[in-house]
Amino acid sequence: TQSTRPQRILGAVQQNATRGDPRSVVRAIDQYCRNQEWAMNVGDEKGCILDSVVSEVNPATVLELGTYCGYSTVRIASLLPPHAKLITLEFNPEFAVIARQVIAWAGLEDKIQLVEGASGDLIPKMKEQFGVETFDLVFLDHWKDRYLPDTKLMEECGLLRKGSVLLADNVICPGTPEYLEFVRSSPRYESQYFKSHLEYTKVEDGLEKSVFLG
Ligand SMILES: O=C(NCCCCCn1ccnc1)c1cc(-c2ccc(F)cc2)cc(O)c1O
Ligand SMILES: [Mg+2]
Repeated sequence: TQSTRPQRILGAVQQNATRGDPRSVVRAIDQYCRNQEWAMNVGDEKGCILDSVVSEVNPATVLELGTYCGYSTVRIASLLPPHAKLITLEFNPEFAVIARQVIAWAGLEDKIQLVEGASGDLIPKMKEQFGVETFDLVFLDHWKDRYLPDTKLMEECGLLRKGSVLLADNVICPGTPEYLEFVRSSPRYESQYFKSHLEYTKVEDGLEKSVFLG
């Protein structure tokens, strides 16, 4: 029977990466998706920008919206300080099954909690169910029309504090126009655009970093 793209990505990790070595997992996925078949990982070029923001924020609590195969999950978690935690939400159960195995291969299960479900349902449960106060960093990489409603929901649920950083993928391609307009015009956010390219291509894309001002 036919394999799926996520299954083939997992295969590339298991064949080419070293167990317990997160950077080798990231490298194996990038090599596979650049040379064999494109996939919607944040990728190596935008990934370097992601790394610099994670290192600068040095977060104790991270929320990722949109796990896919776990590429950015592993990339972020590999840079976290010892007792830091990353919660990642994935709606698609087939993606979640693969991501759990990629995370395990990287040896990062202790830092990462993958939760399956819709962000709109799970965000209001963060405090009670997952013992979260606020998030130091949020990486938005799920349905592009959910970036704005979920940001407003995080504010309403008291999950953002003065200085919380939102980092949004794909603000140009596929694009998140309403979100971009909101964070760039709202007095409660200080936004900055990092110009880059759509993963593994020459098409323009970028990351928007927005600091919540409280
Ligand atoms: O759709 C994307 N991501 C969301 C996937 C589903 C999320 C499900 N989910 C998880 C939690 N809550 C809901 C995405 C798409 C592209 C792209 C770009 C160009 C193109 F021609 C085709 C595709 C590039 C990305 O970098 C992306 O992130
Ligand atoms: Mg993306």
